[in-house]
Amino acid sequence: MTYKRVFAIVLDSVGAGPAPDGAAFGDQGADTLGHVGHHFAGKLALPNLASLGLSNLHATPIEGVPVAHPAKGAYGRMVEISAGKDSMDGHWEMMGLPVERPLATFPKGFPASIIQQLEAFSGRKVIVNRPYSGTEVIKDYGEQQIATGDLIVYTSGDSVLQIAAHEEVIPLAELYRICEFARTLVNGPEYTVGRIIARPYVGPDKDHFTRTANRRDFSLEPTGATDLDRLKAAGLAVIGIGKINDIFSGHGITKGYHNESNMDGMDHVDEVMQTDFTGFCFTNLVDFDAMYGHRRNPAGFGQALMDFDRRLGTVLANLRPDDLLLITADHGNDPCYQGTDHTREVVPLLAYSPSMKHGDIDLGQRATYADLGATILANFGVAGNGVGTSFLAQLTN
Ligand SMILES: O=P(O)(O)O[C@H]1O[C@H](CO)[C@@H](O)[C@H]1O
Ligand SMILES: [Mn+2]
Ligand SMILES: [Mn+2]
Repeated sequence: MTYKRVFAIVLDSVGAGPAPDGAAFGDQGADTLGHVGHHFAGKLALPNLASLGLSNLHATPIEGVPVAHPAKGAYGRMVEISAGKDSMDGHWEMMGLPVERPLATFPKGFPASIIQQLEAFSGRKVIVNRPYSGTEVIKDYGEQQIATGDLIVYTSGDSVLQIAAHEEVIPLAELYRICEFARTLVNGPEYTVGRIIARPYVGPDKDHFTRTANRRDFSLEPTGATDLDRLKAAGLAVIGIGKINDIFSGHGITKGYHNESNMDGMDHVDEVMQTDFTGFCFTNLVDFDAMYGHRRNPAGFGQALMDFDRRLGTVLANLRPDDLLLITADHGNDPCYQGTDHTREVVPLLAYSPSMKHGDIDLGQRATYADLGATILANFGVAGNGVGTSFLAQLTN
């Protein structure tokens, strides 16, 4: 075992530029980091990410983020091979389970059979039932929901069935129950949907509705073993922070933390770093995606990156010589791109341990996100399923 503790932080939706198959997804030219940097015109201050090699891994330097000579860490990019570009595809692939067949999407809304069953179970009428932005849908239909108690069901370009519910109209426990029921309707074979997402919100009227941190994701059960299961079976600690637990339906996780926000997530990382364990801590920071990427808000996106970078400083200072830190993303969500959906991109890969003597290691463009899990398994001497190639040997220089 080279590293006793491995920490991976997924910056949800922080893509690093066009993917080789981006055009097939209608995402030609999408580049989350590049375009956020451009939006800030030199004022995107990410000193810690820069020192690890963030601009080194990008095709051209990100504006405001100097290329490190030498980079403190190892840097590269990862290409997604999964059929979709949602969080579930990305995270499962990182853990050795690429999603091979596209999951169902519903550009015209969910079929009547599903809607009827949802209405029968909940005793509520379903409204909207089409692709919509989650913040717009509550603005446009929230007041109607307050008046009628109807269920707001919507989707996106991803394989998701989302239910928005005012917390005082449809109590959380009821919303979660309805989502759990919805989950049972779309586990295949006819319709296989990646995630049911509970989207609670509060507020008096359409100009003041805000979504709460009580969002819950009800993912498809992993369709096979993941690297998390393998690590857990080998007796290692597997700690999930943020929506990791939801994305893997709790499989392969020994302890989970729910995040209220990115900063709350980093509090959890700091807390876990103070504990002694042997194993893997897997963190997802979702604000980049939910608050800024889907909202096409590059200013907010860049600010969230700078806020993360500050907290990364503390993490770097607290790392022990036998710790490994990995930073990556699950897909893109270019806030300067058309639409409001995720964007198919390559994702950043940064790796750092205080035990690296020279750093400045170019890991190149990895053929699949599964290289991440393969590396973690190799570190702990746990056998994988052959998907993904470990870069562990390249880290020690
Ligand atoms: O518009 P909101 O509700 O944030 O939803 C977005 O969040 C989902 C999960 O990332 C995406 O599929 C997209 O629909
Ligand atoms: Mn995501
Ligand atoms: Mn998203």
